[in-house]
Amino acid sequence: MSELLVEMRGISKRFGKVQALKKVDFSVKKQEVVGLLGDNGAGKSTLIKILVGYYQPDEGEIYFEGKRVQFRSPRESRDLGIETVYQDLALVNLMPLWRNFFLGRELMIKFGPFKFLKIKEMKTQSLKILKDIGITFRDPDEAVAMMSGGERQAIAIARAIHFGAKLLIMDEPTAALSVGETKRVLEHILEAKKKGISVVFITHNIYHVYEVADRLVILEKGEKIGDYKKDEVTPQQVMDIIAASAGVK
Ligand SMILES: Nc1ncnc2c1ncn2[C@@H]1O[C@H](COP(=O)(O)OP(=O)(O)OP(=O)(O)O)[C@@H](O)[C@H]1O
Repeated sequence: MSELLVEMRGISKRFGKVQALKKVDFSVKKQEVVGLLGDNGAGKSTLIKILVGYYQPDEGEIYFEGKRVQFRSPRESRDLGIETVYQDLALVNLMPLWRNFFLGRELMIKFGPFKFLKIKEMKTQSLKILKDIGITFRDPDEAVAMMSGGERQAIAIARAIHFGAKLLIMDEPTAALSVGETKRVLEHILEAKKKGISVVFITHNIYHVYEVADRLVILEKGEKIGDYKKDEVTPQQVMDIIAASAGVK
């Protein structure tokens, strides 16, 4: 449990006059679930976008599995096993479940110069893989637009697990979900952890992440103001820390 998967050291980033991050250290161990918390504008998204190569840091270094990395695009980080699930961008609404599952990684068969999609296989496999992480869909042709927010998150998580993600980053995954759906998404996160995956869970709401988190990191105005093992703090204490730092703005 103690081996580091990701280590970000002394990360700073400025956008014009806004110092979005100031010398932030952030790490994730193998098979660890880290809640990344903080108010609006705290710097959570910027930190993650730097980690995946969407932005370059002004200062600081990033290590992945002990090696220095400088990702120039999200594709490069994805190739090494860092998968981000955004609340809205995870899936293509008009496409059916199976297409979404294999999007960008379609199973193909070659006949001479031609390539064909292995549609039947993708349909069967997507249902089976989802079932393996505890979600039963009957129809692989169901359009994702018709699904609930929780089901969409589940598909995105199952896809990441299946394609060998080492780190799953979830940006406010439960913000728009009902209590029941939130609970199921949390179960899928624990399922991902059991399979050896590390998770960063970005949220405003400590109660959404507390149950599944091993560690809680709090950002405020671009600085890291807290880094706790779960058993060192209660949810109320985390809320108080965030509120207190917001109060001195
Ligand atoms: N592309 C950008 N250009 C200019 N300023 C930016 C940009 N991205 C972020 N910022 C600024 O950097 C600061 C940190 O923003 P960031 O989105 O990382 O915060 P956050 O903690 O993710 O907030 P939220 O929870 O509201 O998404 C904010 O002041 C924001 O306005």
